[in-house]
Amino acid sequence: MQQTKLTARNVDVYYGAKKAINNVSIDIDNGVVTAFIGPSGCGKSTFLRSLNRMNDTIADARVTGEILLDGENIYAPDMDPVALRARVGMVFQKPNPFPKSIYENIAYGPRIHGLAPSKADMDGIIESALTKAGLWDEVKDRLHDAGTALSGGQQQRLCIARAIAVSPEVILMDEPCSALDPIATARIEELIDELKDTYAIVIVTHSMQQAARVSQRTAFFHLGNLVEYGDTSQIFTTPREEKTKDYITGRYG
Ligand SMILES: Nc1ncnc2c1ncn2[C@@H]1O[C@H](COP(=O)(O)OP(=O)(O)OP(=O)(O)O)[C@@H](O)[C@H]1O
Repeated sequence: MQQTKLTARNVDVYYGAKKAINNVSIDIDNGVVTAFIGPSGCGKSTFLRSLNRMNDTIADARVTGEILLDGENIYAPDMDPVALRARVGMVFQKPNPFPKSIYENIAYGPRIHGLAPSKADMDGIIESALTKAGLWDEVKDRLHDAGTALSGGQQQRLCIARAIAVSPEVILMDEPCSALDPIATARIEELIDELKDTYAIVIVTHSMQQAARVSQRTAFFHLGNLVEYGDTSQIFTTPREEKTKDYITGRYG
């Protein structure tokens, strides 16, 4: 497997005339969890959304520069954003299952992407996605119950299963635990650790403790700039930049 999965080169993101991301270049690797940290409003979510063209859905957002997935420009005119978002899946802050059954929540993606020619194929995809998301044993006897009837932590694992069901290469997570209690959070963190061997994972988090627990690489953002990027242990023990040091020692946040 190639080491670098996603490459951003000189990426700027604007909302109208306001520049929210300034000249960011970064390589995101396979087989690791990459954490984006930084104070509120520094542009973590904006940059994350540029990695699967989710900013396309925001009317006045504009991305310039280059973002490559396995060397292929995701902003090229012939790139289909729906197909791209299957390859680069996303899990949001608040669990957002569709108002449908557990089964249908997961079946939707494989169906629109034509991944399951038969009912048996679909059943196989559903079981495999729920197993990888650590939810199968809890829901296998109630696949036709509403997804929204699950607990918050189970709903978030359902959303992870939904992303997994279309065989992504990258999973982007935007503060996936911020609506969850500590036990559900620990479960998702364990899951992230298991999934990193199969998918490149990028997680935005407000919690430096969480970044230290789950990630191997950390990118620190401040006022739209990528200030420092390196191994998580280095960023938290021997940051090179004064701004990083101030943030991790709690001088601002
Ligand atoms: N849809 C939008 N329209 C206009 N401005 C936006 C929009 N979304 C974000 N911004 C602005 O872009 C900047 C970066 O916001 P973003 O949400 O990416 O930061 P963040 O680091 O993820 O913050 P937080 O940690 O609070 O979620 C902020 O100044 C924010 O107000």
